[in-house]
Amino acid sequence: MPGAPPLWLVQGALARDDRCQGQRNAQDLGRISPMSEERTIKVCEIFGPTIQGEGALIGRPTVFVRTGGCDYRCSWCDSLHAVESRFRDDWRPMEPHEILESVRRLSGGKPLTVTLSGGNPAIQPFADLIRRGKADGYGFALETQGSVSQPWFSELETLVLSPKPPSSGMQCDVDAVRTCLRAAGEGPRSVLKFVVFDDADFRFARQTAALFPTLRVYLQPGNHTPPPPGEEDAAIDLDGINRRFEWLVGKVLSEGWFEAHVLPQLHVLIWGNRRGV
Ligand SMILES: C[S@@+](CC[C@H](N)C(=O)[O-])C[C@H]1O[C@@H](n2cnc3c(N)ncnc32)[C@H](O)[C@@H]1O
Ligand SMILES: Nc1nc2[nH]cc(C(=O)O)c2c(=O)[nH]1
Ligand code: SF4
Ligand SMILES: [Mg+2]
Repeated sequence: MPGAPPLWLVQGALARDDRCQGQRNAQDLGRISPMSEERTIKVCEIFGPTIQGEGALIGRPTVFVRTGGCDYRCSWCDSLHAVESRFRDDWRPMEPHEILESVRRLSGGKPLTVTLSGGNPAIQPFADLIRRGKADGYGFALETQGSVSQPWFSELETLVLSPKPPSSGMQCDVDAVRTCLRAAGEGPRSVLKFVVFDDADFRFARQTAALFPTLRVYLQPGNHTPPPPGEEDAAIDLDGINRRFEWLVGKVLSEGWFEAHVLPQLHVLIWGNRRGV
């Protein structure tokens, strides 16, 4: 278990209603949710230090800033407490300096990579936080589905684009993913990370990755049973995860996709679906 207890942020109510009822394109989002014009960031939770459990930075110590609100509704989302509007009263608008203060406290004042996740953290105004954090020696990695781009992507250390496969019930907009990469430019290291539950997801990952041949690809087996918020200690379906993991490794090898990296969600193997790890 990471040393410091998670810092739960459950005070405050939203200044305005930003309920997202389903998938939207970036343009809609800009019109409906003017969050990018505001200074405060909607924070669901800040926790750590823990290890990054997924993808390119797996195993690396990090502090998470999880924002509230998402333009998607993936059928298997493991972070619904940061997505569904019924939890929005638990999301607290925070100033960049307040967030940095929490991050500093959790990391013992020692700079590390801060992971921005959500929800979709790309709908938040992160430019100021990133600028201030970098001045203090912190780096920033962003986890996003690639539906919304921001100019501040170019200030990241790592941009993790996780286009959603068919099993999610969402429709991936490849042009939006391209726009994210253009916004990032030469700044961060950009990578692709796909959740794979079945053959259709695998095909989607392979075809989408082929459109971005310069990006490293990370594949992770889907975790089927996100428990309802409040029941995070529920047992995970470890057998199911292991079965899909083994199947996915077999698939990658038999299809000769030798550039791919296949990884489990390490934090799920250690701590299950608990929040704040
Ligand atoms: C909770 S999401 C938040 C960031 C962003 N909205 C996104 O989806 O990339 C963080 C990562 O968890 C992955 N994820 C969510 N639910 C999952 C599940 N049930 N099994 C495996 N990975 C999952 C997402 O695909 C994404 O890569
Ligand atoms: N340890 C840990 N690693 C993670 N990698 C991506 C996560 C996320 O929910 O975005 C996550 C998370 O919630 N915990
Ligand atoms: S895009 Fe990410 S946070 Fe949003 S619903 Fe899908 S997995 Fe959850
Ligand atoms: Mg997670």
